[in-house]
Amino acid sequence: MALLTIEKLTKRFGAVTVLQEISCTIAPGESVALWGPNGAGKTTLLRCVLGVLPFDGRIQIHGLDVRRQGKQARRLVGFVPQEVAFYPTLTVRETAAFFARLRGLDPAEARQRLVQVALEDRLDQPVRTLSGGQRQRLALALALLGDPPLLLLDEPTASLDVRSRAEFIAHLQTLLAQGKTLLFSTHRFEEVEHLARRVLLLENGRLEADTTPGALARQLFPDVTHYHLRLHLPESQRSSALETLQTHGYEVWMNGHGLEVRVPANQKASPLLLLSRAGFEVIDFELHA
Ligand SMILES: Nc1ncnc2c1ncn2[C@@H]1O[C@H](COP(=O)(O)OP(=O)(O)OP(=O)(O)O)[C@@H](O)[C@H]1O
Repeated sequence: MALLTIEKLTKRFGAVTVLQEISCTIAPGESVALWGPNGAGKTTLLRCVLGVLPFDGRIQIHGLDVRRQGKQARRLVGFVPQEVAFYPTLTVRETAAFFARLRGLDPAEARQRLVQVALEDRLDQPVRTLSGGQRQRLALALALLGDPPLLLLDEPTASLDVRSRAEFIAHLQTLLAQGKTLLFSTHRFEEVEHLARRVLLLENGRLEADTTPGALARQLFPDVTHYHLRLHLPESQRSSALETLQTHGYEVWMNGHGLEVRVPANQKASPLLLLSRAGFEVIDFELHA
């Protein structure tokens, strides 16, 4: 059974139609990105699924109708907004216990969720002293209260720096591996690349495409003619591998773990083949645009 079913979802604010007849299903364990320009309707769609906005059409979470069985349906959903307003003087522990009580859950569960997002060494710190990344992890811990199978996230790393973003994405990857289902809006392709298996393209309130991260990349970066191929080789082989590649006309340089080679988009595997034919041991490789 689908975890989330959206049928002909239409949302109007007064005379303005913001979402038009959106239909899709999301299976348990899927990770789906909502992609689209500002004002496309991503946040509105998430708020309809949460049942906090009236709408036309039907939304079901695990068979529960969001409108008619809202309370039960919402127990299956955790929500991470772009930025959460916390009580600044409460500690991390008090905040989580407060939200657990609000949801009628055992406050003891709060600690478990804080451990899950690696905040166990911040328990007695007032929320106002947390970094942006720690605050967002606290928001994630609150969304995990009650252990809901579906997580909705609205541009979850929009306000974070590069490092906190990577940490947050890693936590979401762990949750995915544990079987959670994710539906998140984003403007960052790296989030799509690292987290999503599927992308819903929204434009002017319409579902323009139900596609893949790879297809989105080709649409976003049609002009990429070269990639960087990072090759991991035993240290003892790096210099001679570099020479071999240079001899064959490649632009190549050393990096921390091996070599980096500039390759044409239609010959990405050529340096790998060349090195392996020449007897080098390529341990691993990564490809970057
Ligand atoms: N409460 C509201 N009343 C009237 N119009 C609204 C309301 N909330 C959203 N809208 C309008 O609905 C449209 C979609 O907004 P929404 O926030 O869902 O877009 P979005 O795709 O999330 O955009 P962004 O990427 O900028 O967050 C916008 O034109 C917005 O102005």
